[in-house]
Amino acid sequence: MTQIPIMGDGLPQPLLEMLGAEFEVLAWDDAPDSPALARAEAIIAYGHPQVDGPMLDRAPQLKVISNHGVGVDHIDVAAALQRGIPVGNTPGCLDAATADMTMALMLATARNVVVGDQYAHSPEFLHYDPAILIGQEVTGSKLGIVGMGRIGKQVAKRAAGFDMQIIYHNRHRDSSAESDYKAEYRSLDDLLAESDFVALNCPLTPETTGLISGPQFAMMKSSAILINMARGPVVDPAALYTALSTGQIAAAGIDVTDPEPLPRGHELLALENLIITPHLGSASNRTRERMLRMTVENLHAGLQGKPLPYSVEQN
Ligand SMILES: O=CC(=O)O
Repeated sequence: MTQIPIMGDGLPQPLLEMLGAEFEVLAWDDAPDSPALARAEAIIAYGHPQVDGPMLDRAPQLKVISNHGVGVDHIDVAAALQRGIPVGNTPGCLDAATADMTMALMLATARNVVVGDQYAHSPEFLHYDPAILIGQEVTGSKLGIVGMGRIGKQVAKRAAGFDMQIIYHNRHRDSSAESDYKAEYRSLDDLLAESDFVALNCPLTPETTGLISGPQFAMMKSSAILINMARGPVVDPAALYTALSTGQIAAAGIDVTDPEPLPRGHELLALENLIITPHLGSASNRTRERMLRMTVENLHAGLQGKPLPYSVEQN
């Protein structure tokens, strides 16, 4: 059987099993003279590899790019479409998992889960002390959601269960969020000034790059907690360090960093009021299964020249 050459690095075993013997999986190689690029009929973008126009020019056989994940900021989508190469992603299936993780970071930062865990593991924990590690109550607090898309709405749904007052900022007002979760629209500045918790759930675009920087931290309450489940570059890392180390805000929980991962010795790694998780937003068993299935469905459709079932153009 002639195998179809596709590029994909670090593909997990379940995905390789779904692909089966039909495909020859070539190691990711974007070198100018890459034999893989010259032969590849498809790219599976797994783990956010960079895909740009010059790279696509060296891949004349390419019929489809299938991205494992919803965010496509690492792919030059316009360059792909210009060259007639459709780009697929996995929207929708990871909204609940990412919203769960937003709540997890919110609760963990507010209630000292990580510091508390370290203390409880240490020999210093000798008896129950009601005076220590008193956190902020999530229930009933005001949550500002930046980006009221599919994930933002799932966060609002969960926050409503915690009796949180929800305000949001988005490119457009969203009547369903307003009616379903009593979310009130705010300008970004007003949202930052009012919120006890700010949850970033927006995509990374030129407009959201550096959205939260020095002036924005200055508007926030000193008791505020920032949660970033979006992308690292939405928050300026130097400004985040200043805000956390000078008490401009109380704490932050971030699932994404800029750069990612942070290099050893990076100043942010030394902060006790910062919880960092390694890009786990969609990392739940059921969500991963759905993401793999959608990735493979897009791959098959693209190779057959059919419209992609989950195309970035419809997102
Ligand atoms: O970051 C993960 C995704 O974009 O799906």
